Amino acid sequence: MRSQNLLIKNAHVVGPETFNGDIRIHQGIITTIGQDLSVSPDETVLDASGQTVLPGLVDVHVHFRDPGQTDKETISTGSRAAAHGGFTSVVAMPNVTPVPDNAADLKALLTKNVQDGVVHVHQYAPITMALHSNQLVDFERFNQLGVFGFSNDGVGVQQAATMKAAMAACAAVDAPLAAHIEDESLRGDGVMNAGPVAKGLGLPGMSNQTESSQLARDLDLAAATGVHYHACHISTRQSVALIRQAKAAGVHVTAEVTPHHLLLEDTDIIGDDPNFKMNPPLRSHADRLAVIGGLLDGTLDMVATDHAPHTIADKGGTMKTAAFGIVGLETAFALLYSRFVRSGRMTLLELVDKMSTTPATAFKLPAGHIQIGAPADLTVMNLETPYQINPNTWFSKGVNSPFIGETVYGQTVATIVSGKIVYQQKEGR
Ligand SMILES: NC(=O)N[C@@H](CC(=O)O)C(=O)O
Ligand SMILES: [Zn+2]
Ligand SMILES: [Zn+2]
Repeated sequence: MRSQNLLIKNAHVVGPETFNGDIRIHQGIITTIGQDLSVSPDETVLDASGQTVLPGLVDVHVHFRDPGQTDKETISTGSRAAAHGGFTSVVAMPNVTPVPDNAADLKALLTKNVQDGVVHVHQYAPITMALHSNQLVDFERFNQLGVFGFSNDGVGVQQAATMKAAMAACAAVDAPLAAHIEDESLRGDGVMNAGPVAKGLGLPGMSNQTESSQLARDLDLAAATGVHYHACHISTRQSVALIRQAKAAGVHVTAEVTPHHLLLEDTDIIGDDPNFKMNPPLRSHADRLAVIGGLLDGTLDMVATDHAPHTIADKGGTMKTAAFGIVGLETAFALLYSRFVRSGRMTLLELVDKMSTTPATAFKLPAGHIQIGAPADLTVMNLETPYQINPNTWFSKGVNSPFIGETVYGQTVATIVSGKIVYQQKEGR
């Protein structure tokens, strides 16, 4: 669809560029920023009085289940959920069925992301065939097809030799490698964080070293290969320390943390509720404080949701039997704005940096700024009206969230992608 000519009136903008004024958008690009701009006849006017305008949020880690498990999510529903959450760019993981480990499947997926996505849907290609094998994909070919980077998310790369070769191949084509970090020999059959809470519930645990020991290996290999290594969903204090050390040593490493690892601990798991089951698991209080500290001091660069929708059937049952993962696109900004910004732990500008500007910069996406000449990807937020998190208002097919019913601030009024309004708030949402 053709993008509209838009005039956003009375915008209060918070981001790397902070100003009050009007924003003119022509053909998907911000063309003018000024005071009291007059409306041209071909322009749609969006009055942002009383609201806050942010650069569109960027989430570098989502699962859209398309193709293969479209009863959980589709590119269409997932990208609408993204728009509803204020996101204008997302990056989808390749743990779909079939795994797009050949050029034909990958091309089809890349085409579908553009056709069905209402926001920019970028795509990770797998690192190895079928995710579980040690046979590397065709990095050069896939990179030429326009993938965002490479990741086996859902599965850790178990063999060091495979990881080292994958990193060298990524470095050769200047593509990032995003790692799901998990040593399967240490994980065993764990379903939550190892520790007193797991013991009390009688559930098998996963230790912190399941993550941190493989991370230590990866950081060493990253230093040797020079790859841009991106650490997915960091959850432990040991991992934060390792990344801090690697950054100080000049390793090209970036890292993400999820809203749930910032906000919840294993002590929040009071019964056998699979909405608290995800991988990596909710960790201890000390770990949560460490990931918050890591985000605040820049060791962890960005927030990513790891939006992982499942059917009610797959998420039902018990902690032992249910699937790992929770949805996040439609709650991430509101939760972090409410719990961190309103409580005074960080500024709104810092949150925008962690959810838009830094992920864009780290991965060279043309996003994260509201300035003349930039793509018109932005979101208009109501930061003043409290509401309850209610899955009936969501576009995602997944309702698997431990945050349902919580009262939050930060409601998306409109999301604009390439100058087109792709979400606009209506009664009841
Ligand atoms: N995070 C999860 O618990 N689940 C993810 C896989 C992953 O991110 O590792 C999924 O695909 O459901
Ligand atoms: Zn993962
Ligand atoms: Zn994931």
